[in-house]
Amino acid sequence: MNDKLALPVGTTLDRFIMRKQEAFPYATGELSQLLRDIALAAKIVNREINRAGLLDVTGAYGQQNVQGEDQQKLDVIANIRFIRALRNGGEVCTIISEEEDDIIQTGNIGGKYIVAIDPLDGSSNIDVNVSIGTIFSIYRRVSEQGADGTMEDCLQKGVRQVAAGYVIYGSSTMMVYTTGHGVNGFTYDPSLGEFFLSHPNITSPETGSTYSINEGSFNSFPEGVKQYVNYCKESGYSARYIGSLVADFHRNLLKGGIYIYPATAKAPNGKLRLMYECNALAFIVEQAGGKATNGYQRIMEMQPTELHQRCPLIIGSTEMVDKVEEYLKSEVEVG
Ligand SMILES: O=P(O)(O)OC[C@H]1O[C@](O)(COP(=O)(O)O)[C@@H](O)[C@@H]1O
Ligand SMILES: [Mg+2]
Ligand SMILES: [Mg+2]
Repeated sequence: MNDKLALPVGTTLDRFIMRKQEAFPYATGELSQLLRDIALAAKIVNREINRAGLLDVTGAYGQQNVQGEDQQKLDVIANIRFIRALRNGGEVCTIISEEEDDIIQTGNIGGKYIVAIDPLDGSSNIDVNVSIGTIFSIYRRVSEQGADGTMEDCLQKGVRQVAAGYVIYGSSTMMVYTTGHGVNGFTYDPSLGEFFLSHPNITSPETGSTYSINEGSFNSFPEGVKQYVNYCKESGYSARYIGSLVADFHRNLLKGGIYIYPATAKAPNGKLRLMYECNALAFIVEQAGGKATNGYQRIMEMQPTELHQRCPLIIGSTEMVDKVEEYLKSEVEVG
């Protein structure tokens, strides 16, 4: 990364975005504005989450989303808040959301960008005060401006992302994102209503000793994954599983580690969604020096065919992901 652009810890997100934009003479500011729109919605959602217990926004909403999952009230609130911010911001023509069956046309036909979003990640942890998050991917449309975005605009490979990130609502609230020039993290100071640079140029350790997987489905894991889990145990690794992808990913990104959501009997294609969970985190981890695969193929090279398609996810420190792939490959060779 160009050191001249290295900004001190404590720089506001707004200033950081502006300074980074200056580094790209052809940048026209729309992506910068879009990142600000996402940060604004994150502040509002953060406020709703922090006081959820005081307001009647805990518990189930009473409807199911396209995945057949019971929507939590905060899933719906976060979905509304992000869609509204993206629509009002004017830069986004079309949105893919976990909580919406079909693509959402914002009416911003001049908008250059497509956003795929998981408004609230870790829904099973919403009401029990455990860290949850928001995950987003940003693509430039391929169709001409001046009309609604198309399915072709929406079903682009992860390598076509122009930016991606997540917000983690935890002991502190952070926004972590990349535009393909490294990964930076910003901590929210609610007393000032600002995100401040706190984790410049995040790089993920080559390896680690933490593994994150829901062993409850161990018996139906692919043989290679079972072997890797046993290898972790024999190696004295620590098992850590929060059950919020963003939170497990964030810890492993900073400390080294691996998160695995494999194919299981219950979820033959895995559980996580390519368009608004896997691609975004794959872009981040690769920019931080880590790796993300479905066990056989780089996540970002997968060609999406459906908005809500699922895929197995193996993501984290490179050496650990390589080890899982080795086991899976040997399983295929033996098979
Ligand atoms: O309970 P399981 O099967 O381990 O699944 C937990 C995983 O599912 C998720 O909750 C799926 O995300 P959503 O909450 O956005 O649907 C991940 O955050 C988490 O890692
Ligand atoms: Mg999710
Ligand atoms: Mg979700």
